[in-house]
Amino acid sequence: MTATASPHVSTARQALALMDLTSLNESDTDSVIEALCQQVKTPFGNPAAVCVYPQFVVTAARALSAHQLDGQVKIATVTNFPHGGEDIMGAARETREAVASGANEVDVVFPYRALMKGDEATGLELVEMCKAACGGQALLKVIIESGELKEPALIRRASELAIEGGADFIKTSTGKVPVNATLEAANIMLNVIKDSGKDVGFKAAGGVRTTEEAAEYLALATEIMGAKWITPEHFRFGASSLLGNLLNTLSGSALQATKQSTTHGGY
Ligand SMILES: O=C[C@H](O)COP(=O)(O)O
Repeated sequence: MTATASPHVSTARQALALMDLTSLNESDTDSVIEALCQQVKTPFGNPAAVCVYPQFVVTAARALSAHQLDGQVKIATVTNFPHGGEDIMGAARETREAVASGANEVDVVFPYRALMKGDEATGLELVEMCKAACGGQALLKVIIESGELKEPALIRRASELAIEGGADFIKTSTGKVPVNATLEAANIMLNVIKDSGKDVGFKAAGGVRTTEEAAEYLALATEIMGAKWITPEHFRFGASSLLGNLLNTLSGSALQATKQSTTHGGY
């Protein structure tokens, strides 16, 4: 008899490699971020990135280097976060400083309230300025805060403006508002990416906690963009508490495989 792996096992392994393991709490300290970076080394591979506040980029770089993971696990940080204000130069300055301190990826919050008031120009310029501030050294991920925009037309327009401004990824949410990643928003955003014809990625962030939820986003992205598109260069999960659930799925299956191999004489 052959052990049949649950379909969730391959999803968990895939989702792990696509994750931005996140800690964005006011209570974060150097030790919290060091502990976060310690978690990235798992028996099943490592997440794509850690995502921390700008003041902890250096801490993360040191900790990842101590685990010989520098380069393999990217350092993402956030700017204009989580408020999504309209200070274009402030956001650009924060982005430039984050890149100078070693961030490989910057997740900037789109000024979504301005867009809700009918102002498209501020968002477009803010993204353009932040893209310039990345100076070709860091990826720019634009958080549109889909749960606040609510209306499909606004979610679509924010995604279009972010891509027009030079976003490398569009990301659903900060994780700091009542409604974060949803499949409905993901569907709109992935279709905007597809329609743009540009090489832009998608990040589902906020509230993704289980292998089952991750599977739903992966199935949607596969349907819209095709399975080959889903790599860490194009797809991420921004999550603070998904890792434990993925590891439970993976270690449960590893344990079962060991038991089966013992029962069946190692075959
Ligand atoms: O960008 C990532 C989010 O802030 C994480 O949200 P979460 O804590 O709900 O997983």
